[in-house]
Amino acid sequence: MPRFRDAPPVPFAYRVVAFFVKPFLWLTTRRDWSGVEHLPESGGFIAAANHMTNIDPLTTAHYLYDSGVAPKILAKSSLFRVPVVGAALRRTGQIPVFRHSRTAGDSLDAARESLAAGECVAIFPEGTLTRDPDLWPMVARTGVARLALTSRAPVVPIAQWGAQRLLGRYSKLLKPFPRKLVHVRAGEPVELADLYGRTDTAALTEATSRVMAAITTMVADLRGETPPAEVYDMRKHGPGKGPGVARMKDARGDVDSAAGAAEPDPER
Ligand SMILES: CCCCCCCCCCCCCCCC(=O)OC[C@@H](O)COP(=O)(O)O
Repeated sequence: MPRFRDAPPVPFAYRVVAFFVKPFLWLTTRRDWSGVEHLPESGGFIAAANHMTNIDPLTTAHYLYDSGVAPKILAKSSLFRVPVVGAALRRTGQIPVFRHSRTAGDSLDAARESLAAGECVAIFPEGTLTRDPDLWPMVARTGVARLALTSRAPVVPIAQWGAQRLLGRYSKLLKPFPRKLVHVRAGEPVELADLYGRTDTAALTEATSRVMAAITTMVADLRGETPPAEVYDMRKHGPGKGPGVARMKDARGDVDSAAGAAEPDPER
C-alpha cells in the first residue's frame, strides 16, 4: 500500500518482479523495519545504504518497496548479462554502472533523470561489498555525493544489518532456514545544503563522509556495538578478501561477480 501520495505509479513489470521476489523474502527473513517516516512524502530522493552481501540489495529493496517506493538501484553492469536476473533488472529499470570505465559517470546521468521524474534512486556508496573485516561500512566512493550535490535531491541514509546471515559476504550458500532477522532503518535526510553546487574534491569528500557517518551511526545502533575507530579504506588497506585491484581493471571494465567467492566470512 503506497504511502507516497505523489510518487510515480509503480510500473507493471516492477510489480511482476516483486510478486516473485517477495514470497522468497517473506519465507527467508524476519523483518525489523524502522524509520519509514524519514522517507520523503514526494519528490525524487537518494537512498544510500551500506552493503555487506549480495543479497542485501533485495532486502533493502523490500523495505523500500513495501513503503511504497519502487527504487531504481545502481547495479554493476555485469549483473545485466546474467540470464533472468538481467531481464528483471532491465524490465524494472535498474541502472547499470560500468565501474572502472570511462562511462562510469553515465549511470549518474540516468540517476538524475530518475530523480527528476520523482523516483527513488538507491545507491550503495561503497560501490562494492564492504571489505571491513567485521562488516562495518568502509570509506565510500564519491558518486553519491556528486549526484546529491548536483541534483540537490535529499539523501536518506539507510542502515541494514542481518542479511549477511542469509548469505555471507562472497558466499554462494544461501542459508534460508530458519528465517533470518533483517534490520533496515532509514534516517533523517543528511544535511548537505551548504555544499550544493560544488564539485571540488573537498566538498565531495565532506558530503561522502557525512552520508557514511549517518549510515554508520545507525548500523552501530542496530548492532548494539561500537564501530572501529578507523574506517576501513580499501585504498590504504587493500581490497581484503574481495576482488583484487588487477581484476577490477579487467577488460570489460567491470568486476567478475564470482571473484572472491568461496572465502567464507564471519557470518554473525
Ligand atoms: C520486493 C522487492 C522488489 C525488488 C524488485 C527488483 C529489484 C532488483 C534489485 C537488484 C539490484 C541489485 C543491485 C546490486 C548492487 C551492486 O551491484 O552491488 C555490487 C555488489 O554486488 C558487489 O559486487 P563486487 O564488487 O563485484 O563484489
